[in-house]
Amino acid sequence: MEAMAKQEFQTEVSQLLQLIIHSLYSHPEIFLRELISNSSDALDKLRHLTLTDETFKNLPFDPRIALGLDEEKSTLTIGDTGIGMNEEDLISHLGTIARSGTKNFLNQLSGDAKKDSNLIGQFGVGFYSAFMVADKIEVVSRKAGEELAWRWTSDGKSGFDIEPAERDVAGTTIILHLNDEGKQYANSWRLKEVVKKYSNHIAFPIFLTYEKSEWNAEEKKSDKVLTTEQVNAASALWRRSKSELTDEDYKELYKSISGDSNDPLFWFHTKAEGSLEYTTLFYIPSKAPLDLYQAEYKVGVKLYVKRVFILDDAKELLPQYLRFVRGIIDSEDLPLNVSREILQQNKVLTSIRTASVKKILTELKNISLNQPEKYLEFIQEYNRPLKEGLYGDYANREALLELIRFKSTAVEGLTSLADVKTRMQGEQKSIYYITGGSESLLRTSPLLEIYKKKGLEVLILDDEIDEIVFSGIEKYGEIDLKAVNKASTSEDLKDDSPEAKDEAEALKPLLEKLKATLGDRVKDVRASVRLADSPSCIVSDEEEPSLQMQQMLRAMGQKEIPLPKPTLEINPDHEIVKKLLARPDDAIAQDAAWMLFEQALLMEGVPLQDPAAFVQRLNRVLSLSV
Ligand SMILES: Nc1ncnc2c1ncn2[C@@H]1O[C@H](COP(=O)(O)OP(=O)(O)OP(=O)(O)O)[C@@H](O)[C@H]1O
Repeated sequence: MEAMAKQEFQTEVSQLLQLIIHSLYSHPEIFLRELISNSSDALDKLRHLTLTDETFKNLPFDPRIALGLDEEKSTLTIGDTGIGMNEEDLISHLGTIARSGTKNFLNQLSGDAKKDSNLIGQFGVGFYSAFMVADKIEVVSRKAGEELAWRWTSDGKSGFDIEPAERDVAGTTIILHLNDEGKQYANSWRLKEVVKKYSNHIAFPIFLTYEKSEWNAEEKKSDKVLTTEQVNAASALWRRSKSELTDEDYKELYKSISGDSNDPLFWFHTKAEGSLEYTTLFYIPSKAPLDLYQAEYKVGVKLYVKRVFILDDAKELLPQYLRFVRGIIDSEDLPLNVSREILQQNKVLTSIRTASVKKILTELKNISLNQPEKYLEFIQEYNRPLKEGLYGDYANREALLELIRFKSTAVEGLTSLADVKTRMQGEQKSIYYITGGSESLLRTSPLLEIYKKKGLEVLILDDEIDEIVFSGIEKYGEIDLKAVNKASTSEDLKDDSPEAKDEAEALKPLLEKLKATLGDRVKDVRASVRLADSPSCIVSDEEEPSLQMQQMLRAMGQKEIPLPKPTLEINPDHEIVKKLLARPDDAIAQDAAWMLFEQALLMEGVPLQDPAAFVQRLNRVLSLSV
């Protein structure tokens, strides 16, 4: 006998195995979906090679997945005629965790079995889930184009053994020695049920071989007859017409391609026939994928050419902001051997992509109009990626602006720009918004006072990307979009009457005094038209980032950039300002000047440069009034 080579699992593998066994025990049946999907991937890979690579062209290719059941021995085998694995592949694919996704999986595990079992498919810990139902697993595999086969054996505890083996054709056979938990799958009825549930639309036929009891009428007893049946539909379901498909069909396919066990929110199925022929089926998951905000997110759209799987990790299939979309693009016009490099500038794919984005955005718009409550569920998960689209997808800006929802001073919950437009006052020139800070900070900002007083709506943009995104968006249709913390926005509110002019003249000496006191900490000191109850506020110039944005840039390491100074605005009608106007330029007036500035900074959520000096001033002023 050949000596077996005993190898240890990478530490993470052992850790993962333990976690899987303990946290996913409530859904052990998913092991079968995972193994079948691995077989299907292996068949896709081999089919691709036989079509595109000269050395594999003449290889016989009989794609199938075979399940074999031995009830007596309590073993279940899952075999495929796919690409197979050689010794090195077995060690690296089944003995280590090479993929960063799996490490993420480990970090995300919560111990809540239901939640964790939803994670498993997203992070590709698939194979190991079989240890939930087996106390020993053998994998016999032969790689396409190679002569030798190998047997990998493990009890899922410490490590695995590898030894030479035999296999007639390329492919992989996985033999599960079922444990107590797994015994329920040593039953043909149960197996068929699980295959139908998860793997019905796998593009390859899945056969089940088992001993069927058949009634022997002559001898009046039941015989065991070895039977092989196809147990899945094996159709590329997306190629059928919509009228043939039920909601259940769509949901099943979604679950099998996404690894998500929840139903999708909606799906959009399109067949294009004309200069280009293709089918797309896109799904919106009901919950945002966990890696939505990770640079290394997993692509959710698979590319097929004439029903042949090509790849599922091409980030160019849809724009990045639609990375939460799951589904399939199946083209008749692309070459089968389309390479990744070609994909990037391929005209066919560019057209499909452009049309797909339009389709998705149009369908979302329809849902927003016809099923507003359902749309809200969508927005709760995906408002932010849509905003990213505003930044990157210039061509669809108008459509995206219609889809995004906003918090507002006028209504509870979220609102659309179309609704804001209907609420505009007769003389209102622009739609206003405020950015930079938490919702509560923004809602209490002195900058909103005049808008409140005049009954004008202001949108509360409290998402950290809002300022970057919306500073680039100047209009909604014909209407200007304006940030209330920009200096020029108050032009809209200006009072041009002669009385107002006189008042401004009278304020000039005070403004100059303040400017002299604050020196180079401010760019300018002006009379404000936007304040009602507060004595002062901070505004920024049109082209300059707001104070919060400057803080963010600094936090991101942009320390050298000279930061623009803020402009201080004071409220001419406020009691403190009026008193200051009448006051000689003494020490208290100086303290007051600083405190007008510092309180405006604090209201913006900007920390003070010299808190000690602030407290001394405060105490001097306090001692006069107590
Ligand atoms: N039947 C098979 N034929 C060929 N290779 C296989 C087979 N099963 C597993 N493998 C190899 O082992 C690797 C690990 O499989 P595993 O199920 O753990 O994760 P995965 O399939 O890569 O991830 P995911 O479940 O997210 O698709 C696969 O990527 C593949 O390379």
